[in-house]
Amino acid sequence: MTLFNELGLHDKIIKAVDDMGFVKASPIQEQVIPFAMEGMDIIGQAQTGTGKTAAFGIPLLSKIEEGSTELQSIVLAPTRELAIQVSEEINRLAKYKNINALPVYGGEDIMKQIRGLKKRPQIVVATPGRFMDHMRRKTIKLDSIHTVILDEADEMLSMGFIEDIETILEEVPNERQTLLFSATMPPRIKNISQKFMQDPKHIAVKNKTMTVDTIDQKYIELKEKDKFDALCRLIDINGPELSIIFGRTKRRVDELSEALSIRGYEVEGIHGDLKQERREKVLRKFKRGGIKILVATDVAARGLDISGVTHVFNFDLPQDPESYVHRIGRTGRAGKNGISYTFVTPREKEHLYAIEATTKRAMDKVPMPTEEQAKNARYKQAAEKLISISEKTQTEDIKEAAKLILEQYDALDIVSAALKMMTKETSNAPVKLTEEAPLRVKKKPQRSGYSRNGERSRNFPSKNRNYSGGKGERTGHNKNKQYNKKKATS
Ligand SMILES: Nc1ncnc2c1ncn2[C@@H]1O[C@H](COP(=O)(O)OP(=O)(O)OP(=O)(O)O)[C@@H](O)[C@H]1O
Ligand SMILES: [Mg+2]
Repeated sequence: MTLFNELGLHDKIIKAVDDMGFVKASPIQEQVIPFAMEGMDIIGQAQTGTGKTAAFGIPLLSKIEEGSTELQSIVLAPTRELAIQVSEEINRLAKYKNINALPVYGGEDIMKQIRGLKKRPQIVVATPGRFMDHMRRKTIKLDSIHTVILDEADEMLSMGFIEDIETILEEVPNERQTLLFSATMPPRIKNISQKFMQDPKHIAVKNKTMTVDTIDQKYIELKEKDKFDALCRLIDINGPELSIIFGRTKRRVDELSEALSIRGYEVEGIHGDLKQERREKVLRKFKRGGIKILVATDVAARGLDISGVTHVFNFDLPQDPESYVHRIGRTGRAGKNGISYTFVTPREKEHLYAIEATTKRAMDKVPMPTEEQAKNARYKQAAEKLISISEKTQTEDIKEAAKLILEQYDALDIVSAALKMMTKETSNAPVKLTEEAPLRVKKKPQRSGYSRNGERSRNFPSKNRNYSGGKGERTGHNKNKQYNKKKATS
């Protein structure tokens, strides 16, 4: 356990970190920061939501010359939203330093970006395609770059940015430090690192599982046609603060968000075909709680750090186990608890096994929720709302009006009516969801030494077994809590 003031950081950074509410360095931070400050190339791997951004952001800021007018570093990220988020986090860390990070991404007016670049930021956080654009236009100067960071490198590769990244890495000065980060590291990352990094130090935070323990991972086996009802019921029963639902395709995301709004949920969809402005607007709305449910494709949610996401629903299984890790990693971040539900159709069971084999964690099978349970949950929420209103002092005139009603009508009838009014309207309005074909099995997943018949024969730790006290006591044993944010004081 390391405190930030034990890492030899500049006072201004320690102060900024403190303002952000960080007390202790997370494991990836305490391992990466000292080596990165020595100037070494690093491949950093740690579970989702464990602070990889600050793990590269802090040493980066320690190296940037304050007040300089030269571009000294580029951070490459796979999506536009991530570029914005990472540059915001770097700017927060740079609060007391005269250093600026500028996000530069596709879909935003290039002239606006050129104006931003003229203000001479020392750090640019970019998507590869747009960075290439600026390189060609010579609106970005590369000669003073001494640090390159690749965030979510594996996603950039699978999105087909490999050539862009290679070109960028060939053009920036050779005398540089290169840092590469992700929660998952498929073997193809090796090629990039061998070609473009110098004797990189591989820092992987060792964990038994690839997913954090703070996420309660469940799955439901159901038919394709039952998925939508199951989803609505789960939302009603769980009452998530904020939740993200993942669909496999853009069409799926559109149809699902439309269907959910028909059923009375406040929801928006996000995927790569939407205009950039719209994507940013939807995310901002979701972040401030203006909508509670976000329906997304994998790409749209990579690396996103939104506090308050309590539930992730995998409406469709992801294409590969790595995507599963990143998807559910939108919850259970920075030591907080989260729940994920994954829908599996009978023909897709092999994919579930492949996911479990990768994460080294068995998901808990739960039954399909019933309409009865959903209804009761809706009534319970309505009753809670009603009671909380009744606990606030009511004015005399409203009490008088109530008295009059109770003199004439039966109290049970009146409370029932009030409850009915407060209960979320459900509708059976028809919704359109085009059936998704089940995922095809690419290769046989390894299942050696592990059987699904009975929990005990599994080799992977099921979440419940990690804690002797059972589910209810999990919070107290949560080892990730060690770097929890301190409570806001104001
Ligand atoms: N030392 C710390 N103490 C408390 N909170 C922290 C600490 N470091 C980072 N955080 C917070 O934890 C959250 C997750 O961090 P971050 O987004 O960097 O995770 P990540 O490891 O990059 O996850 P992903 O793999 O999903 O991209 C952020 O809100 C961040 O501000
Ligand atoms: Mg990240």
